Amino acid sequence: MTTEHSQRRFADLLTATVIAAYVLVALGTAVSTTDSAAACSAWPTCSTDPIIGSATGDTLLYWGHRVAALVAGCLVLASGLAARRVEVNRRVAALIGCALVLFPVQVLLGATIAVGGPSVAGPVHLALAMAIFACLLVALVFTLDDGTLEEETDRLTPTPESPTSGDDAGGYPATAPQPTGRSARLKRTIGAYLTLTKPRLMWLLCLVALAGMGLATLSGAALEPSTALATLAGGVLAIGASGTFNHVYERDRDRRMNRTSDRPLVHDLVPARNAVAFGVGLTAVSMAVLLTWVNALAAVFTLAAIGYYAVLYTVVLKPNTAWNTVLGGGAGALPAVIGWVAVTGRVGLPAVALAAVIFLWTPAHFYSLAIAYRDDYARGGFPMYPVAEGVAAARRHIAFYLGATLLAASGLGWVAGLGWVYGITSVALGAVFLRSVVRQFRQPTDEVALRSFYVSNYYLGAILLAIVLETLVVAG
Ligand code: HEM
Ligand SMILES: CC(C)=CCC/C(C)=C/CC/C(C)=C/COP(=O)(O)OP(=O)(O)O
Repeated sequence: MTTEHSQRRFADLLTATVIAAYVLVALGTAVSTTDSAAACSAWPTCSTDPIIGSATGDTLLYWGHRVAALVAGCLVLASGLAARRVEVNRRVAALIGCALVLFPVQVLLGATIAVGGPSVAGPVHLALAMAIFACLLVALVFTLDDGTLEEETDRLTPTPESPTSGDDAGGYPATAPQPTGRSARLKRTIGAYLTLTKPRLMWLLCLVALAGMGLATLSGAALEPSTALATLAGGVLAIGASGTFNHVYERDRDRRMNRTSDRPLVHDLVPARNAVAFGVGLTAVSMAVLLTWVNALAAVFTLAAIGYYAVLYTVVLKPNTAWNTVLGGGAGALPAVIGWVAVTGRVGLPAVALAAVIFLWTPAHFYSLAIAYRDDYARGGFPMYPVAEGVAAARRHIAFYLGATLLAASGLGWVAGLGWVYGITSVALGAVFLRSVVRQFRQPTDEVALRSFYVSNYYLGAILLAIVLETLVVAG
């Protein structure tokens, strides 16, 4: 067997081990947030037989956790043995070694919890599970990195000065052909205003707010349909306003980028002054809706979100630092808090946990797109991470932020007390997301990076839908 072939098989084994470790974390959280712990108070067998006994969802869940622990344990052991056979580097060996040492400790802790040990054992058990997952994920990233045949020195220099005209920027005409006839012109103008509101972002951001509202109902608060509608309407208007301000501020840089050179302000389809007035109008109506039908705190957070995206991200962070995406992630996370505040009138821990998931997900979402469009971003003069630090570094960060997102998603399930639907969805889609990121290391092409970008959206969309289903449809 060639070294390359055995390295690949080792990476496959490690990928399976990472997925198994994540399944274990997610099932463990589900076990501790449902009544399933009460269904089993012995170790290593259960007081209830999962097949013959009265097998409820809870006993199956409990048994699922134990079986997953057995499978993950075997895989960690197999990875440890394989690491000795294949010549892995010292960092990988050390990380797998850590997981191997922690695993038996984790099993003992689990047994202590099962037979009714001290209450502190639960959180320690969860923290250790996350540490094992983190060790294995980082080991996988280093392994995949070693196998990726690519230069580390692929940084680009953002060049805002050149080229400046539409044609030079990549073949787009400087002005689009004028439609003839009044209704065609009206249609084009309406379309242009709609584009300013960035409608493609809205479905996911609305789902974030809806999930925030759903989590609030789990805490016992009642959600009136009129509150939900007004919050979503105010949110959509606010997103439209902040997107419009972003279009106005970035119109010169947008002209230089292929992806954005067809935007309305680049082609003077809407004068900048009118766009600013449109943005101010949308902000005012959004505030009016939220103040009238929701509450003042929701309006304050929404105004803060507009300022975050339109000023802090667009003006301060995006053109100046490679940390723009990480720090900018807070703008997209705020709708989680807004949704919760709309229902309860105050901030709550589950909303902050959901916001943390969005915050950590954002780099894993955007860096893939930024890898595919790195030349474009460099032309626009934006120091996005793959431009400033190179594709290889960006890919590593995608994997780390993905790992952090998966852990935060489990933490959210734990903090909010979510159950089956959420647990299964986050594990299944988490595995799909992880696989798409692993593929980026194996096939470092722009197409694969773009696919990973779309998978990131499906992942988040699916777990948010699961929260909505579990909190508003099933529980409601
Ligand atoms: C710093 C934070 C973020 C950056 C830099 C970013 C960047 C981008 C970019 C450049 C696009 C392509 C837009 C286009 O071509 O029209 C995009 C698409 C998208 N983003 Fe993000 N994003 C961020 C955060 C978020 C958040 C928080 C959400 C929702 C929770 C989100 C959801 C979406 C969706 C749904 C799309 C549309 C994908 C499609 O075309 O189907 N993004 N993002
Ligand atoms: C409630 C409320 C107002 C929430 C605000 C949430 C919001 C609009 C988040 C923005 C997400 C984002 C930065 C998208 C595009 O990035 P980009 O501007 O860098 O993309 P571009 O290159 O396409 O301009």
